[in-house]
Amino acid sequence: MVTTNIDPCHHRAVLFDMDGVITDTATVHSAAWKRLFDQYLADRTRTPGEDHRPFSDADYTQYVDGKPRVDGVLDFLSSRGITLPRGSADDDIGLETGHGLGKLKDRYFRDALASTGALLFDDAEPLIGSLRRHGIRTAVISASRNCARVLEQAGAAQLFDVRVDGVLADELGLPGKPDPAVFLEATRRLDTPASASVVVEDAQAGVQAARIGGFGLVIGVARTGPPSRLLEAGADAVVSALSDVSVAESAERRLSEVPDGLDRWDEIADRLQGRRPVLLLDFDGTLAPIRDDPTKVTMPLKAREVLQRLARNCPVAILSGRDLQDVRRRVRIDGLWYAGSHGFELAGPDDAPITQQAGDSALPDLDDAERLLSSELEPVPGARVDRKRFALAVHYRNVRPDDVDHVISTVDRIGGAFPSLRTAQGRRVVELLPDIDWNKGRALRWLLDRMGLSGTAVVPVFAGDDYTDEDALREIHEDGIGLVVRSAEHGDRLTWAHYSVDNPRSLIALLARFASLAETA
Ligand SMILES: O=P(O)(O)OC[C@H]1O[C@H](O[C@H]2O[C@H](CO)[C@@H](O)[C@H](O)[C@H]2O)[C@H](O)[C@@H](O)[C@@H]1O
Repeated sequence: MVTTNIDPCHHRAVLFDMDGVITDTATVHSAAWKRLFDQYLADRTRTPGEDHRPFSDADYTQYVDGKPRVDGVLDFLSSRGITLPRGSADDDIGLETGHGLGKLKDRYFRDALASTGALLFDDAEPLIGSLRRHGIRTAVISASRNCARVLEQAGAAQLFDVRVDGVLADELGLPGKPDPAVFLEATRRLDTPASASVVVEDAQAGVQAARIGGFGLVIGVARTGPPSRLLEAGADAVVSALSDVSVAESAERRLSEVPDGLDRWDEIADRLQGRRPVLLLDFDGTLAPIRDDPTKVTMPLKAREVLQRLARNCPVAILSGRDLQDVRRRVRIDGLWYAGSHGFELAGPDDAPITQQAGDSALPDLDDAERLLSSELEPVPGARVDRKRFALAVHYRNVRPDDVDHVISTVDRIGGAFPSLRTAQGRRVVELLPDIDWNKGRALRWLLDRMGLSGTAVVPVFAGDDYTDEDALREIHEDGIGLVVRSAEHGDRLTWAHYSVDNPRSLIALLARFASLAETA
């Protein structure tokens, strides 16, 4: 059995295809298509080059499933050597056009629905309920113009924050799947980028659309039949039922629920008793306050003093999203370990770079993506493309609010075209990174091993402020102390941190207590 996890730490919205995923209506559609095409092909005069064999399950999957009705008519008939005009929405029912035959299929579908009713799959409501309890928003997507009617009949209309169906797609002129437009419209309405959203789909065209759209996780649902057709279309995982999809049980809390580290210093000191802290610290938003221009950021004097004190008594590493050289230049303290590009580039205190080879294969794609993004975003005032060795950041802090969606979806689209890259969200920044299982959490553990500091005699202490820091906070959740610098930029989001502080200045005050403790140990 394949199971897969939706992680509230990374996924903020889930988009469900309707027919065959949440409602047991794919078979009703399939039967209506079969009735239409079998009758049409049997009545049509035989002409050389045309194939009049009955409509099969494979035809449904390959030519019709997930597509807008008229596209389904034309694509299937074209596969049989028959070309019909598209026609128009005014065409009479049954006329030999895409619209005319589409209307007939719809009549068959509605007749069948009226007699069978629409049923919600048993496994749909438990998953959707669990997602909503974890604060994950939900959308239902369907090429069907009958979507609202089906949801109503199935008693499922209230389960979704957003609905993008065939009626809305026509109104907005959105192309059907495999174009990602309907999915991207849903993310726009949910106010969540594609990279932080999950698509759950049973149609090949839908899986392809989600892949092209740069979605963070694409889950295929193959309730019957082999998973291979959805894996080949680009699904990350294929399950046979929604009960095989779980929402990661986590020890996370909302930022507002995490106790203040300065208030709970005694508790922190107790956790350290007799053990040596290893400080692993993020840079922007953590040691240095956020500024509009990333090139103007400097580390406050107080932070420098505290880091120097710490470095005299315990190991200290800086783990930053910045380019390795860039962050070293801004920190400039000897004896520290450094990780740049979110952990893809590492350097020890002796200056020797210890690059993670894993990211190397993505370098040509990062170069191409950089060229494309620089030229596409050049006309957007305030958009800044920042190339690091192993990452490409697009900053939108200074972009007009009306242009922000455009910037994010451009990065999602261009990133989605490179299989070796993935997108990651940060504070008013969206980044492309090598799509391998490596992040600040993995880099943190790797550094500890490299420093020879694993085991119970040391306590890893990590501090960060952003989504990418959550990988490190999660990594040390069991054996370390996680500190988060609160910010309102992502609302009252979930975090793996044990303690929080108000801002970088409060963090420095807390780090000074670590330094004092280390000096007296
Ligand atoms: O992991 P970090 O050290 O926190 O690096 C994450 C990103 O930080 C920088 O961007 C952030 O700070 C900028 C300056 O304050 C701010 O303008 C921007 O909006 C923030 O996202 C840095 O420029 C990026 O390269 C890092 O990936």
